[in-house]
Amino acid sequence: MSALLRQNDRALVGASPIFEEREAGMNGPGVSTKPKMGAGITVRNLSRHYGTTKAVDDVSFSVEAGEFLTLLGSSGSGKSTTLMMIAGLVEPSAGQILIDGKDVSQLVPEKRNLGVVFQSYALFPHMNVFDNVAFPLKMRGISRAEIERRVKATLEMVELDSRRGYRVGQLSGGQQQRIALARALVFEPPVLLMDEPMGALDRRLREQLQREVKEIQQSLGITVIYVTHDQEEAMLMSDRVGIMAEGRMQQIGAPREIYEAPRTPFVAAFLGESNFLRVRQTATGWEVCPDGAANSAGSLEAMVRPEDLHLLSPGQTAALSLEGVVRYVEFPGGAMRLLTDTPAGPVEVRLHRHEAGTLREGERVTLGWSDRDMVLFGAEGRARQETAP
Ligand SMILES: Nc1ncnc2c1ncn2[C@@H]1O[C@H](COP(=O)(O)OP(=O)(O)OP(=O)(O)O)[C@@H](O)[C@H]1O
Repeated sequence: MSALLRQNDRALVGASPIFEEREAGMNGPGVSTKPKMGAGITVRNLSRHYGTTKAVDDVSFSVEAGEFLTLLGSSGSGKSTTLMMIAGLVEPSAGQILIDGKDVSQLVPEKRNLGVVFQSYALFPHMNVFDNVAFPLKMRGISRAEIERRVKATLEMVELDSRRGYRVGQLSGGQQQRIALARALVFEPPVLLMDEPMGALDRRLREQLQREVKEIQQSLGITVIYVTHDQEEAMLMSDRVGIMAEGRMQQIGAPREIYEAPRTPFVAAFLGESNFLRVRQTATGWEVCPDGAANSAGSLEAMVRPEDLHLLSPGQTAALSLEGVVRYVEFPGGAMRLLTDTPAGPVEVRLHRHEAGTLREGERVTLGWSDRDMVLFGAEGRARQETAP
């Protein structure tokens, strides 16, 4: 994979025709190379098979101009292969890729107008930090003063201006990633493809860069397709998140939408924490079925998030409730975590410290929740329409 990238990286980093178009007729310092807007991308029935492995299997989605879309999934789910096909670095077995409505499936990478930061993306080892980042600008004949200004600003953003004279080999893996990010951002392409660009960064810097990247993306109006297996990163940064598993797009939507209204038990379990129970509608409301009565007549699979459960005090009611015994209480900072044993099986609960009070192992509790906070799945394992908010 990296050999392929190395072979193409000059083209991707430096020889994008966007710059020629934008710079045409312009000269000297102070020239703006900001794109007016990002480009829209449509992926239609995209597949890539390796022998019997369906790395990507009939995936379709659209990204609007200026939108930040993240492909989220566990290792091997097909995220990188999807991104590589969009970049033109992997040939699809089937399907189409359109940029601003134009089919680019047959175009070489450098004709696609895309900026790229990939996991295994090669910096130019013979160049120092400054020259790596300056490279795309030099290729476009931008003035020295303007190159100096922009490279400095971009290096400051990734906190590496002090390393401008270092060679790539003198940098840590994390620093190299940040230089790769700087090199992709410095030429402000209308579309940026990023594959785990923050994988090697420590938490503090990662959070800072997440914000910076998001700010830059918004201020430039560029389109970003981002790949990560980090849920929090995906939820924080993205306008929409596409959940991938086994080469297929499971669900795509705004972070809150996929969290609050997962279409399948898989998506519900993959994102955040979840309790699965069976429930049945009664004449007066809902009841929770005991564990083991899994397929009792008229019951449905339901999911409720641990933070949507509350402790009911005596006499207090809720649309749904369940008695339990506390198996353990943990405090990792933030919310208190409880595991309770109930007739419907173990149920996880997140409570504010004040609500948890002095609860201890072995205590009896009554858990309650609103039917609004419950996602119901039909027999075919898909969310039932009437439960959607
Ligand atoms: N060049 C290849 N040859 C054979 N199989 C491949 C190739 N590239 C990817 N695959 C397979 O396709 C599947 C999807 O891989 P892909 O790299 O797209 O997943 P991913 O979601 O990006 O995972 P990761 O987060 O680990 O990079 C995996 O099973 C992988 O082994």
